[in-house]
Amino acid sequence: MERVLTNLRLVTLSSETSADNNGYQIIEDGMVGITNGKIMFVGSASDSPLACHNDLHGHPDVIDCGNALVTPGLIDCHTHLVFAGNRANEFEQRLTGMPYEEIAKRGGGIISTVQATREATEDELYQLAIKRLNGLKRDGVTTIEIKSGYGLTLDDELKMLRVARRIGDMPDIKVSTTLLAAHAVPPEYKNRADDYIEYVCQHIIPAAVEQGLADYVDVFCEGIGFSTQQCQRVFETAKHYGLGIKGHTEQLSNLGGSALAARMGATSVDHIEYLDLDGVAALAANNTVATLLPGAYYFLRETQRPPIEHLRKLQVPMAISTDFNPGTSPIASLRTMMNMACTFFRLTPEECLRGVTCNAAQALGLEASRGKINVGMEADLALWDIDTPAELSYRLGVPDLIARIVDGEIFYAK
Ligand SMILES: N=CN[C@@H](CCC(=O)O)C(=O)O
Ligand SMILES: [Zn+2]
Repeated sequence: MERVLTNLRLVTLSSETSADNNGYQIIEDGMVGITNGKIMFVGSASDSPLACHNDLHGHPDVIDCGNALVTPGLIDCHTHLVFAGNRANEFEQRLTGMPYEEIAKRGGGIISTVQATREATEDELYQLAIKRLNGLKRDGVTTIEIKSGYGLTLDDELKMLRVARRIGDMPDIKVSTTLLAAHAVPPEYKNRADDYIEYVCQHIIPAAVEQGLADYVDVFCEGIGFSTQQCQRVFETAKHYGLGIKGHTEQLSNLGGSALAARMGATSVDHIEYLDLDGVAALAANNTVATLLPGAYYFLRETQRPPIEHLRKLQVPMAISTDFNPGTSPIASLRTMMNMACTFFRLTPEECLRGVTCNAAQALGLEASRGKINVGMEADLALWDIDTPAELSYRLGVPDLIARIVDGEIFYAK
């Protein structure tokens, strides 16, 4: 083994959720062996073949982690990290009583960020995104998903995705990219949403595929976004090109977008405050992850909560994400989202931890390689100076992270 981490308290998340929601099953005096960026051994030191042969002390890459608590590296499975400008002015407008939908109808909202993003260069977008990313890294994030959706032309959508791919070239973060050209009707297509959807399907999706820029295709299925029929057309095209699908669905109203997406094979549906029981059943039947975005719920002062009890009852996996974006969730902290998921949605801290690790990995189709600490998986870990895993959801603003490990390489918290 190239690298051995010792003196760990391991939270592998290998077991399924326990009935009493206290199923962390911490391995004390744990050890992780890593070769070629993959986990080759995980368990207690006394079970390690290396420990019994007493080789550890002479091994050059043995790192004593000082009894740190270790979780899988956190995964932020829904972000709009790449954009220019900000919408502090709309924040002020909303505080005087103007609703989010009304601002969007008047040409603000997503479209105002589209204008700023179109004007920005790739380098500018990259620098802006890196600053936001640093906030996420401080919370132990090792994988993020990044969406386009503020370009809404072929060139500008691809520009955003190139920036996302470039971020993924950094050694300490992994990026999954999602084409969200069906985020809003751009001004050039005002009152011609169907024509815009054809442009997305005939030009933008094929170009993104040809240039290898997108892993997923997403839509905003909503009154101020696109209809279920329009979303279905986008999903069919994405699937035709071999891309995964996911949706912004049931955020502000119940159009049935989640059930549609699930039946068409979406790995996740996201927001889902207005999801009904048929929708929950569709997620369960198709093993689709329900991604909760408590930051947007909080920032828009929503009162409709996602149907958590029904999701639990039908064992729908729940993920939690920042949804980092300038309009509804300008909060670059996944641990804050865990805290909000507990306080607003009554998730348990264990559900939250699974929501930002194994279930978030599933939302990105990465459950075989990330989100748990298992032999054969990628060695992406977070080392914490905390006593219990529940503290990750409980405490805000204290720099508890010691280091992140990405593909076996260690990056100490700054
Ligand atoms: N709901 C649609 N899209 C984003 C918000 C985008 C914006 O307002 O800029 C979201 O996930 O909340
Ligand atoms: Zn979003």
